[in-house]
Amino acid sequence: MSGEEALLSAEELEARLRQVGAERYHNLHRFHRRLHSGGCTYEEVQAWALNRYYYQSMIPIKDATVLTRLTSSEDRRQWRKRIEDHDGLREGDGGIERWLKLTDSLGFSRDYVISTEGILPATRFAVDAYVEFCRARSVVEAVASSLTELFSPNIIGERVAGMLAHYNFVSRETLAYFSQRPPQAQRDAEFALAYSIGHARTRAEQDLVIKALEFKCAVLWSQLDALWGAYVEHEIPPGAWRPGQTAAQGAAA
Ligand SMILES: O=C(O)c1cc(C(=O)O)c2c(n1)C(=O)C(=O)c1cc(C(=O)O)[nH]c1-2
Repeated sequence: MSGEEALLSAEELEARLRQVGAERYHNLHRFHRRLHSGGCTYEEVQAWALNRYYYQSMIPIKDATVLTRLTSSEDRRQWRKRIEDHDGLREGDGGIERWLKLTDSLGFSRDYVISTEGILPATRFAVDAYVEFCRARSVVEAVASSLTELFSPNIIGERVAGMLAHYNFVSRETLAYFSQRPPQAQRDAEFALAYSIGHARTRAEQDLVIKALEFKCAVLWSQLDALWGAYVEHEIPPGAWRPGQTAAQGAAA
């Protein structure tokens, strides 16, 4: 290999990005295979929902950060829909509220979930790294790091079908978060893909876009590694939620 590599065509860049997803997206992680095939215990599903609340809660903060960095009204108009999806347009609405309905149904008190005091250290580090990446890197890298959403409609379909078939403690109602996501994710991913392809104008920028997606796959993967170690292999880090912990339980528990 010598010299500078050639600029990729739009089609080639898109193919490279899809290849990253095919090789690294978190649908391939053993924790997800276990979750979707009915292999998780009730406590493992509780731990997954508790930890993922932190990801959900930080997504609008990440998106607000990106919003401040987009320079055109049209781009901001598109991007702000992401914040509205998660926060809702009024109280009692939105993705975060729907996620809390899931953690309610799994016996957690809302105060405990929202405090995030029981999440795994690696969940916090991974999610915070994602927010920081979107603050500190170039805007096109920040936008490209959301491109895992190209692959999320498939995993969500698999997850909802698998969980409904295998666990009697979840229902369409408690998994309602996921019923809204696929069309939102598709809309967001189409915008992010067009933006990333359009704004990566040199081969070096195209490589940074690909790296941004690899980074984001690692953000998602490392959260599942941490869940596996703590709750499947029972190496729970000090301070993290322990199954049956009374202080974490809500009225329904
Ligand atoms: O259920 C999933 O597997 C999954 C994956 C992803 C993703 O690929 O990043 C997101 C979501 N869900 C999701 O619900 C969500 O709101 C979301 C926002 C983002 C993002 O990077 O801005 N990814 C995802």
